[in-house]
Amino acid sequence: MSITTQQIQDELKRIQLPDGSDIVSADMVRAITITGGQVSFVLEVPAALGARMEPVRAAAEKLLAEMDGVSKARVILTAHEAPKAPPPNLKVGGHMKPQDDNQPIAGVSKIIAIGSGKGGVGKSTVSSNLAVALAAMGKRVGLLDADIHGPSQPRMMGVSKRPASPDGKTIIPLQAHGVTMMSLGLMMQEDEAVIWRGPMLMGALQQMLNQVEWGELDVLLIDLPPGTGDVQLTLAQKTKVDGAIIVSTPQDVALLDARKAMNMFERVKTPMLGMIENMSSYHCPKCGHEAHIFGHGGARDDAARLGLPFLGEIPLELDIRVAGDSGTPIAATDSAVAGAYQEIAQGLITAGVL
Ligand SMILES: Nc1ncnc2c1ncn2[C@@H]1O[C@H](COP(=O)(O)OP(=O)(O)OP(=O)(O)O)[C@@H](O)[C@H]1O
Repeated sequence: MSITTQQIQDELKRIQLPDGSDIVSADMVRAITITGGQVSFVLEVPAALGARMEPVRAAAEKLLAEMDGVSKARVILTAHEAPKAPPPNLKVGGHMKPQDDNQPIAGVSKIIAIGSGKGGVGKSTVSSNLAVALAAMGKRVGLLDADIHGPSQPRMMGVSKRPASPDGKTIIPLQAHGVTMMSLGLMMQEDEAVIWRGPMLMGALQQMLNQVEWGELDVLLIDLPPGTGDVQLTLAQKTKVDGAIIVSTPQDVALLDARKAMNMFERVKTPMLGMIENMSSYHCPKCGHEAHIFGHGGARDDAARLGLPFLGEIPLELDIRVAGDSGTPIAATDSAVAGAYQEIAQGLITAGVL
């Protein structure tokens, strides 16, 4: 009668280890092979034990060789390094992973996208200041800079540290002015040009949404790139966006583009929360005269025409630009101009949006 694997295992249980266990229960016996009366197996031990296990190997080989029905026994000792933790995978720009549509982000109560039809109208400035103003009012606020082609939130929020990824999978966002923030700008070298094609870009956005440990947030504000491109569509398709805010200057051309952006949000069924008019008026610091460099009231009129809430207006002020450039949004200071952002933040809370 030929010998069985079970019999060999039972016999090997007699080989004790210093900690009182045996080589079978310690899961060191691999690849038992029986060919006629010839028996072999691999004794796999932790690297730290290494050569010190040679007497154990020899004892196992002798034990097997003495079994009835065994003509020859061979035990091979191998020592394996425990696999090291994978290096942090902070590389961004992979392709999109398949995902069910309209996934909420765990722990995040509301997601609000801030967009504009036209570039340079102050959407990022509004996003950072609104985030800071809401945080100062006790809300737990996240800010995601999804302006992939020109991420400006690191500069505006005054952060430059590369986010950590202790497990190589999740990304720990940074904290600035009471806001939890993340930007693609933090994942790239400064001055690095981003010339990603659509799918890579969308993969990066998906990573920002799903791999970042946002924690418990009352609201995540997403600073979108200008226009109505892939990022906006992907965002609407892949995440449950609760609403969109459009920033525009009062100028006709900016408003035309803002309307296009609104149409796009409508098409992807993202509710419009309202419009903000930026660079609405200019007070001459010398004589106090109020000028309307880009016109005035255009966004308010547009909002009324479209039946949308008008969320507020922000003046054109040198201090706003200087504060943004210095990494401390003006809403984080006691400047009188901060009040314009606080009013908008309060309006969102009063309206029950947040
Ligand atoms: N109300 C304001 N008063 C003065 N300067 C402002 C105001 N709003 C924005 N700015 C300045 O205008 C410039 C463009 O603003 P911002 O980067 O916020 O615009 P954006 O719409 O996000 O631009 P982009 O299209 O590049 O994403 C910045 O230098 C900013 O500091």
